[in-house]
Amino acid sequence: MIEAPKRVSVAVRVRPVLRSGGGLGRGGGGSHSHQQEKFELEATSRINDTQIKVEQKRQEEACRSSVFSFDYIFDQESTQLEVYEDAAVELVDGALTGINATILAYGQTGSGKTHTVLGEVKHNPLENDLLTSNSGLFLRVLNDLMEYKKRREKDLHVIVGLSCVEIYNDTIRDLFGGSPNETPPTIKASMVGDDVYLPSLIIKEVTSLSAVFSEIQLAISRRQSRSTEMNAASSRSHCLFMIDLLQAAATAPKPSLSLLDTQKNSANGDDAKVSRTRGMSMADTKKDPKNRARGQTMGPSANASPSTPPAVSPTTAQPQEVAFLGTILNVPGQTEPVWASKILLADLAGSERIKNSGVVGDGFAEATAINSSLTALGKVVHSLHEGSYVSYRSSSLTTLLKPTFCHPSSRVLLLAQVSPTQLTYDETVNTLHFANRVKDMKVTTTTGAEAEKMLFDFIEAEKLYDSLVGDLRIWSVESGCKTVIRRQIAKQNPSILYYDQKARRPHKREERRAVLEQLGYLDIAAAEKDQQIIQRQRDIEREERQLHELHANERRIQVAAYQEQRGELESELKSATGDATSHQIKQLVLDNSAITTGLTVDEEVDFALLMGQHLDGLKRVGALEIQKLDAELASLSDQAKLQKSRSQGGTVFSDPQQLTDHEESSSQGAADDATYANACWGHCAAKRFFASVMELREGQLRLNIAKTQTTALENWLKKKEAAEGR
Ligand SMILES: Nc1ncnc2c1ncn2[C@@H]1O[C@H](COP(=O)(O)OP(=O)(O)OP(=O)(O)O)[C@@H](O)[C@H]1O
Repeated sequence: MIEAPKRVSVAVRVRPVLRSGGGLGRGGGGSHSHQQEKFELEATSRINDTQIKVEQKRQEEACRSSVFSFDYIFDQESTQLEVYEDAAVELVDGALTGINATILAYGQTGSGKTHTVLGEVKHNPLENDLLTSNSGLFLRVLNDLMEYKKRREKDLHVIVGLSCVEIYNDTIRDLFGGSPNETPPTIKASMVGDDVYLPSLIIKEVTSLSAVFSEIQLAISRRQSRSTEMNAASSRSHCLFMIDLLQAAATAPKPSLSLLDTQKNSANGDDAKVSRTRGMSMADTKKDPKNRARGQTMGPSANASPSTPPAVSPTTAQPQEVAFLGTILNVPGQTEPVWASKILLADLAGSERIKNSGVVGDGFAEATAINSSLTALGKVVHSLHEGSYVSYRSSSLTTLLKPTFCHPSSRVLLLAQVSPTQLTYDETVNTLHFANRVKDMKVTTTTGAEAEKMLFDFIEAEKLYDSLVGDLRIWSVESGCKTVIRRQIAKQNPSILYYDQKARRPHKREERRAVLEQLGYLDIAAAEKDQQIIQRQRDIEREERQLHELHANERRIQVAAYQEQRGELESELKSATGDATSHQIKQLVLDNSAITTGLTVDEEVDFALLMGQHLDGLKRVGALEIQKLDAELASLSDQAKLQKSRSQGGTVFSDPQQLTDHEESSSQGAADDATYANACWGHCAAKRFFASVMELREGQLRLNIAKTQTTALENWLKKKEAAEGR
């Protein structure tokens, strides 16, 4: 699966120490700060291709160090070509397939931003070439685009438009506009959704590098610069080089840069002749990798589908066809579309401590404007990093960079430029922290145009709400007035049927009735009432019929139930008569058994009496036994005491009485023994007594049963005698 390119990449470039006191081109002799650098220790060191270490080594301060990771690290040895090929070429390739590219050079003043973006912009007489080893990204991009244009001229129209603006003290100036000796003219930017238009911007067509070279040199020379303590030729404005790319099949008419003007017109609300659509966004291609892969495997073809322009990498010259992600312009009367995309190179003015740069007067105002616009940029980046609402309108710089951050199909390369020595340690760390935030920022439209649109919609909704509330108030006042007017008319003209609260009062009733009669409403009401009465009568008759039917049904059910009961009783009677004989036999058996039971009852009575006598006897025997046992226990106790005293070798008592006396006087043990023995005997006697009681109770129960049975027998005999007598 082919991965979508990274939306935001960050490269850090460390400027070399300027030992000779000045750099290339501008500024000649070098600034005070650059002079000092020669005697300073270095603060940065490249760890590998993606990591850089920043270290503070000052004698009086504790050593501090931090390591930062980015996509590319270019150290003091890195060449302009390396920077371009490693970090920028893929953005140029992307732009040919519609992915708008922005390269931002950011960093402290004097850190090498202009060197990286522009570098040397002068003719190389030795090689008869406009590019030198010190040429910056801008010329290299243009040069590659020209090569691409040349290579594809057979099957593709490639139009390159160039415009150049500076933002000086928050005003936008067209560096191609006006006469060379005058201050560049100011232009206004208008923001439409995520797009920003510069209506009167001059766009020059670049047919070859040499054709525009002198104009570029002129534009660069018009840029505001000033010598400061930090940089002998410090840029005092942000400079933006905008490259517009239009591509169309060679079979189609050559597209004109005026198509971009049409876009501006459409932004102004005029009738747009050229309609604009967008190719798939990067997010779309992510969702549909098949689509993207398919495009890449196809070779270059002039008959490519409207969203797949043939593209050739400007550096590798390898043909590849990819889905076009940028703006597609559909020109009326032309079947082939025009593919439009953009590359923006921004050489930002450097952040600086006004105290260090030693600027005063105009220089002071410039420095303040630069710092505040960079602060605005920082806020945008912070908001994008946090995913919160982004305010692009706070400065001209952020306004112009809005499409860069908002468009879903755009790529950003931040070139964080840093100076190498301890002198600028704090600024270097600040720049790297800013770059870190850029690295992690969320470039989405939701935080850009959509958020603004939401805000706009909210304000509109509030306005609508206010106007509706206003309308409602007016209506309520008006309707109140109308009510009063109607009342007055009704008073004046009683023939108008008008419902009035006052009409309900008694003295108005007759009046109202007369009106109703006059209008024939009463007759209608009477006829309606008659109708209702007839209907009501019909309803009542229907209900009566239903009730009657219901009663008849119930009666039928009751008769059927009665007949069923009767049949059951008759069959029962029949079976009872049939079984009469067997019933008499059974009765006789029962009588016999009752007699037998009666005889047993007599015996039971005798038995119960006998049992009572037996129990009395048992009680007597028990009492005698208790006496006997008491005597035995006393003698045994005496013998035991004697035995014990002998075995312990104590005083020998021949008489038990003597021993008893002795023990009563000397010890309590014998008394305890006696108590225990008594308790044991009591327990046994009680047990026996309760057993006797239980037997007695059993006898009593039997006696009661016998009595009951006797009574029953007597009753039965009486009945029998009565029956026999009858
Ligand atoms: N990689 C480099 N190799 C050689 N010289 C360099 C390099 N980078 C910067 N310089 C030199 O350092 C000096 C300062 O660089 P430059 O003007 O580009 O800084 P800047 O960041 O654009 O500053 P300002 O923000 O003040 O415009 C210049 O003389 C430049 O030629």
